[in-house]
Amino acid sequence: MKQLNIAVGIIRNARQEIFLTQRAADSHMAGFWEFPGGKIEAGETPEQALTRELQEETGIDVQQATPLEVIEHRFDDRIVTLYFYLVEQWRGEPYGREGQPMRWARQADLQAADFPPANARIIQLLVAQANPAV
Ligand SMILES: Nc1nc2c([nH]c(=O)n2[C@H]2C[C@H](O)[C@@H](COP(=O)(O)OP(=O)(O)OP(=O)(O)O)O2)c(=O)[nH]1
Ligand SMILES: [Mg+2]
Repeated sequence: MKQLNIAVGIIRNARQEIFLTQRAADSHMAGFWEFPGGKIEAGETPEQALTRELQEETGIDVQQATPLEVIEHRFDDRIVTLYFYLVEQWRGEPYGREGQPMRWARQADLQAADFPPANARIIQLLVAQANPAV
């Protein structure tokens, strides 16, 4: 079975909105919304992969990232280990640099059904920790 390690950035602004992109039609988990990120390559630390992937996919320079959770999920055809980071300091304005649709979503309004099943736990956590007053 294919084993993948993925670095994922939860980019959150001061209004407690989180930057989401939509997975391409020809990709694994096509059409689902995701936190930008991608495969950790040989010789890279998860943080290095995070910085590279967020530059490639959203155009930002990550200035600080806080590890949140590591979640392993077994799909039908692969096992994916997701390294989730909270990113609150960056340079630039994130956009769908690969042409992928994007949106900002309020943390309290995140919906697990919009994301791949591997994200269920992190979404639950983020929604539980959201400040309802924001
Ligand atoms: N980026 C990201 N990937 C996720 C999330 N949830 C989830 O199950 N995944 C899965 C889908 C994919 O199997 C894998 C991410 O792979 P990817 O296609 O983004 O990898 P990559 O950016 O390096 O792209 P590529 O070079 O293979 O085209 O992780 C998520 O929130 N964000
Ligand atoms: Mg990716």
